[in-house]
Amino acid sequence: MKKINIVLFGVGNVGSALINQILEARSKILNSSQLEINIAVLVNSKIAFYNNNTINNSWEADFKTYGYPYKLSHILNHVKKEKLTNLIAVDATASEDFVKNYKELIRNGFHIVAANKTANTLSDKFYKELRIELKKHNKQFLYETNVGAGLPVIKTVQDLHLAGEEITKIRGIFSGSLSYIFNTFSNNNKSFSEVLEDARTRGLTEPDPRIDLSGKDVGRKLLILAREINILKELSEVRIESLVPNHLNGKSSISHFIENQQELNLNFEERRSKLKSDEVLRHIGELDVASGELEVKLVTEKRSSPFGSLQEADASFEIYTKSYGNRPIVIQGAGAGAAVTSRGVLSDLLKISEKLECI
Ligand SMILES: NC(=O)c1ccc[n+]([C@@H]2O[C@H](COP(=O)([O-])OP(=O)(O)OC[C@H]3O[C@@H](n4cnc5c(N)ncnc54)[C@H](OP(=O)(O)O)[C@@H]3O)[C@@H](O)[C@H]2O)c1
Ligand SMILES: N[C@@H](CCO)C(=O)O
Repeated sequence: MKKINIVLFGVGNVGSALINQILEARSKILNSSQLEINIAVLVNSKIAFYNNNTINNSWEADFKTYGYPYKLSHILNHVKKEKLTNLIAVDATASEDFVKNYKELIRNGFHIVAANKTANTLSDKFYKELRIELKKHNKQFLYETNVGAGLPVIKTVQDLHLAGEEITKIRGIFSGSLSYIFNTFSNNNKSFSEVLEDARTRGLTEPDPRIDLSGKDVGRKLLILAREINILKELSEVRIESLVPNHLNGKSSISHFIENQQELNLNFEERRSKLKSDEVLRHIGELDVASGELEVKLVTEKRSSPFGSLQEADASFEIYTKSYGNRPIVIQGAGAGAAVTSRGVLSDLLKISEKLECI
């Protein structure tokens, strides 16, 4: 019998879906893998709830009622005091600041599973130092949901690279959020701001939708894949076409942006009006290994093309390699959404637990 103890940082769309999936799947996992999953602490940006009993369906009310302000040191002291082992920190935040805690978590015995893409997209220096720390403390860091949500993109790229396969190009619809937005927008007469609002309320966008629209989220995904195959780049080197006008950019608050998002309409409606009946707008990411170029842009595609015919929030990744020639490996499916993302996080948790000791 094995037991893992999770501290979940981030109880938003993805974090909540993860708790509910664990509640639903835990007896099956216990029977099939002899693995007990304990969620020891739930944390948002303000409060922590120390769960001393088995988590149950009243977790949301318990979190609100019994959670109280915390510092990371309180959580580290708590897990020590309770002698919890097989510790895994899940980062389901979108916080750039939070990832600065990773090294301290690792030094205090935590493996890490991250839906948050930030740790892999800060400086090359941070990226390397993090891996040195993981090696030194014999800890694992899995982040499959960083690219394509629950789709197995990172693992596929890692496996090909490890096996000596020469990857020549990765091209695709990297953003489930923008896929949903441009599928919907290209196919009806709704205003852009209505479509954006719909995507946001469905939990399909980043907490700050400008991270999607500015191309930064796709830029991050390209960088993550590039680094997996030893292309050493910084986010600032990715060529990105931003879809956010300057006056609504990251310097104003999210609520200011949302209140004024109808200001995006004119530009996008002009672009839609230029589409022929067999064309749609698509947001593309491209990584060309030979030139080392990483590029993010909005393009017009034929409806009948592989990218043009995508549905809903589907992402699609074409991985070109030497052995596969000009017929790429294609990985396609829902690329955003709390349920598919949290399932990917749960799968990473199970992978880490395979290598842990029985307690
Ligand atoms: N949604 C998707 O389809 C998808 C797919 C792949 C990856 N992801 C990634 O998953 C992550 C979470 O997305 P989401 O949609 O679940 O976001 P969300 O609904 O905004 O939830 C974020 C959670 O993180 C908490 N948080 C923020 N800063 C924190 C900090 N410093 N320490 C502890 N908790 C903190 C927030 O707390 P407060 O409520 O107190 O602010 C909130 O509970 C993001 O990094 C996103 O890129 C999402
Ligand atoms: N904004 C992200 C959600 C998952 O990270 C996407 O479009 O893929």
